[in-house]
Amino acid sequence: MGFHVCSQTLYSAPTHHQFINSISRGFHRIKVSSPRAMQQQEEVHTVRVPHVLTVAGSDSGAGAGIQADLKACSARGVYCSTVITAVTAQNTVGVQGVDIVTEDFVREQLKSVLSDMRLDVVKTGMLPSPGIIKVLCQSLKEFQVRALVVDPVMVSTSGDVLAGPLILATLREELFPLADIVTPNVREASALLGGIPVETVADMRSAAKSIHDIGPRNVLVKGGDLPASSDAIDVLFDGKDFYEFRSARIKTVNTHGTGCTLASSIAAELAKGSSVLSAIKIAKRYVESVLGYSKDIRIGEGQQGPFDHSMKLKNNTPNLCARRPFDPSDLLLYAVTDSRMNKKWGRSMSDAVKAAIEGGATIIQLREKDSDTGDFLKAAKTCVEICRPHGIPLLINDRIDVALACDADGVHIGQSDMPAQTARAILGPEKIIGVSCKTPEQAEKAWIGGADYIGCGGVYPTNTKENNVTVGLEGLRRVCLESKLPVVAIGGIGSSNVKHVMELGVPNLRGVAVVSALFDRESVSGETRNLMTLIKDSTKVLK
Ligand SMILES: Nc1ncnc2c1ncn2[C@@H]1O[C@H](COP(=O)(O)OP(=O)(O)OP(=O)(O)O)[C@@H](O)[C@H]1O
Ligand SMILES: Cc1ncc(CO)c(N)n1
Ligand SMILES: [Mg+2]
Repeated sequence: MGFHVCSQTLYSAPTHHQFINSISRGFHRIKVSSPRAMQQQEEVHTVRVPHVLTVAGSDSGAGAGIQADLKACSARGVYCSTVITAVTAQNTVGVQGVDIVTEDFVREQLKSVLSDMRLDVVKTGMLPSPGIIKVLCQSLKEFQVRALVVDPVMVSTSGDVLAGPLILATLREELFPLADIVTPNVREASALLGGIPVETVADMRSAAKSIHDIGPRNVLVKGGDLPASSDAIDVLFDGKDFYEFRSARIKTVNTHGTGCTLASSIAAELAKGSSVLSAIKIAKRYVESVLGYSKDIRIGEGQQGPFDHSMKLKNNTPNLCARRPFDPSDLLLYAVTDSRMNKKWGRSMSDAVKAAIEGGATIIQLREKDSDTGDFLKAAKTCVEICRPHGIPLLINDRIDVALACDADGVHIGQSDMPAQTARAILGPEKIIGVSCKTPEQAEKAWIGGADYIGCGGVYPTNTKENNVTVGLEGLRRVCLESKLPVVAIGGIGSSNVKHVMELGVPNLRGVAVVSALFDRESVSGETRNLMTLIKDSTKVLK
């Protein structure tokens, strides 16, 4: 058996002695050497994930086609495999060239995927020739799938032909009867029906009905390109009833790929097990959200830009005060502002933060126990704006939702909050996560869960936390000695005892976190400055 390198997310959490040689957080080399470990190995279970296969064309600008399908499925939590039918040279200006993949090679790709992978739903996009459609239909008959979503791509929004009228007959006669849903836009609906005008919601209804007669189980006529319509309206006919899906029309030029994204998002929801109706509802809501998020981004010089499927790009816009990665030395003087203390001294949260920064705090945590979420979020946003230009990380106590909403640098969580691993899954790999731990076992668990640092305490008794067990210097030392993460000491620390803590001189102890000794005082900046001097003196003693 030997060595296995694995991602911890696929395996049940191994015990700490199995972690030899930690390469970096998140990846561990596990040696299968003991019966216990062998048993653990057998307990490993595989998880089957929902899977969509897209059969479509590549868009070099990556706004539509295969690239949109991959991004949408990934954003919607579904695996996506790909069979490429054509390669387009395309950007935000238009389509400069199309190279059609041979029928044989489309067949080969289909066979590779379908003979190996168990997939749930097939979604089709650009099918540039009747031969390719025939090859696809043969494969679909040979390998059963749960659902088929057909987006009858013909003309790009720039007006360029992606699949000409030659395909119409084969599409209608061979592919449509196999489809669970087809999703033409208004122009495609018109082309499928011999050019009848489709310009109003009433036209969309009758087009949906006529296309349904061709054989698919459901027809969704999309109204993104409907003229003179303030809302974005799509019409579904399921053979019996009509449904209207309506959302606000987002004012943006970034709509390149909405059709592909809608169809692959419908496929993704069907793969997860949704009904057609709820799949459309969720997919449309997703398209609306990503368009809203992306409405002001600019990629390319053309008339119709792509959007951001993962709603992350704007977070990385370069600015003068970009976030920097966490450094354990940030823990040196960790200021925790407490809402009750601020109230007692008549300070706003942002004034407390400003004063702590002025005094030299190296990291700040907001602890809010009383205000409404909306008020807390507003104050936290202001604090993020104050901290970032100084390069001081800002963490939120307990409230992962608030940390995300204000784009704080991270969170600090306790033993009764959600596990670090869950917080990490929500927050992603970049955000800082600290966990309060009283024992080496808790510290180990925090490390396995993907935390960045440990807060250990209470070192001394404190009024800030009721019923908090004091671990003392001895408890702190034990945690520091065994922790694989940097540790910040917390609980009753101030100018009278900070030296005793820092001069413990144990590995991993990187600083002190302070509440009352900074904020339950007249001058926050003065107290912070004094404490920093004492910390620096005691670290000098150690050197
Ligand atoms: N500006 C917008 N705001 C909100 N929703 C929109 C907007 N434009 C399109 N949609 C929605 O996006 C989905 C795709 O619609 P559309 O009619 O644009 O498809 P398409 O023309 O095939 O797309 P593509 O531009 O990729 O070719 C539909 O659900 C539509 O209602
Ligand atoms: C490859 C490809 N497929 C679909 C569309 C429709 O948006 C496009 N523009 N390009
Ligand atoms: Mg469109």
